Amino acid sequence: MSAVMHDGGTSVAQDAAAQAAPNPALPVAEPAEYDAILLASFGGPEGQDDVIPFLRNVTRGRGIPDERLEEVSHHYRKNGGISPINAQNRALKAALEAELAARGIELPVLWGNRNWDPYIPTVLQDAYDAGHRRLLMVSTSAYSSYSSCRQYREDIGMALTETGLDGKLAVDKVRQYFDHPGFVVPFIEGTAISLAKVRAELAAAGTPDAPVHVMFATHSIPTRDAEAAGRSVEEPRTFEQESAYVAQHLAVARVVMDAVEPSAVEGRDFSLVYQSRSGAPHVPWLEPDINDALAELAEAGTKGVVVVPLGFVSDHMEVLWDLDTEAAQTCAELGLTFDRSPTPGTHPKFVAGLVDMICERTVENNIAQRPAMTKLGPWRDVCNPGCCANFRGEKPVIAEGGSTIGLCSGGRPAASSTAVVQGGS
Ligand SMILES: CC1=C(CCC(=O)O)c2cc3nc(cc4[nH]c(cc5[nH]c(cc1n2)c(C)c5CCC(=O)O)c(CCC(=O)O)c4C)C(CCC(=O)O)=C3C
Ligand SMILES: [Fe+2]
Repeated sequence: MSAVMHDGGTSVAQDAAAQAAPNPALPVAEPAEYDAILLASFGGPEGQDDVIPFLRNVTRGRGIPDERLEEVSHHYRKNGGISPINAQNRALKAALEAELAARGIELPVLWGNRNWDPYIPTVLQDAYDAGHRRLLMVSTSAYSSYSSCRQYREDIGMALTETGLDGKLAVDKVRQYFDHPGFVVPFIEGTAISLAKVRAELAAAGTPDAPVHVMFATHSIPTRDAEAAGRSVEEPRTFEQESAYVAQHLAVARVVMDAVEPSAVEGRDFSLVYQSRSGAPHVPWLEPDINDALAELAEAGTKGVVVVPLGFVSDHMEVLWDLDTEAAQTCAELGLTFDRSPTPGTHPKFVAGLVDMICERTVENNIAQRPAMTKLGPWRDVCNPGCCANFRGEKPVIAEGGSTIGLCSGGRPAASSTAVVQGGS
């Protein structure tokens, strides 16, 4: 075990059960010396006056119809114009600070958002003014796709250009962590609890053997974006395998089911569904929509549903509205017993897992082994040029091979640089 731990800090990477065969094809970056961590997130409104400006920020140049913005504004309006996401990120920042301190790692945590205050360009300028020269970004987004990976990297690239800090301030990014045990284990725990709850309710209603289905929900994205999210390594390549976004979700769903109910069959006992579609109706997005899928299940005789928000890191508006409000309502109408399991949020294992991934990249306290619970990962530290393409034109980007903006040290084959511990510790 090469990881150096200090009192109080727990490394999820030391959990032997979490080890799966790594994918040696994906490059890892050289460990570097960092001055600070940048917790990068989506951002959300903090009052009624913020709602429209926030929505304009989110959809700038993305062709989202006005009716959709109007509809989404109500989700926020009904909550006082407040998204829960900023409070959740403040809590995550505090939890990261505590875990870093517990491990004796002296890295400040800065927080910046793509779409709301504190805005990333301001945070980068402040970081530079405070004397920082190299930051490591951790985003609140686990999977590969334009919206969940590249857009974060572009927003840093644009901010470096806009502030004139390109070449003066380097920003690297930890890998997408969809299959890191720190992200997955909280879902396993939550799914098990929700399943027991739904079964208990059905039993109390006199139908203990009624069929229960686990629905893994994630954000729908345009199918074109899904296809551009990077290829899976599996052969033969079905559509799912062509799209890393879909393949990653399916693989994690399988891992969760293997842990809570190994006999579960995809399609019958669990499925991957999509929520929060926007965009023009004629543009194809990933399907089925969760509400349509619920209706089909009810039709086929399912009596209980566990909804697992597999695509999300915290219980923000997309979870509270699309799942806890809309999907819950759909279930009520269909007579389905419903429970929604939690997101990782500030689960101690999630926080420890993020710090482990920080340690994968730092010279000090370096963690050489990179746990991954699916054979798709551990995902790459530095993206391929053009991966998760922006179809609206190229922008400066960080953490990508071949880029000149804020370029980090590049990649080398994982096999030569990771002391991967398989099954042992
Ligand atoms: C993959 C993905 C994630 C997960 C990864 C991640 O977490 O980053 C995510 C998260 C989130 N999405 C959020 C909110 C919104 N997303 C929108 C629009 C869009 N999301 C997209 C994708 C994703 N979105 C896409 C392809 C669009 C179409 C426009 C475009 O191509 O950019 C819109 C505009 C209106 C609408 O179209 O719904 C809003 C308001 C919030 C904040 C919630 C809160 O406030 O608590 C969060 C965390
Ligand atoms: Fe979104």
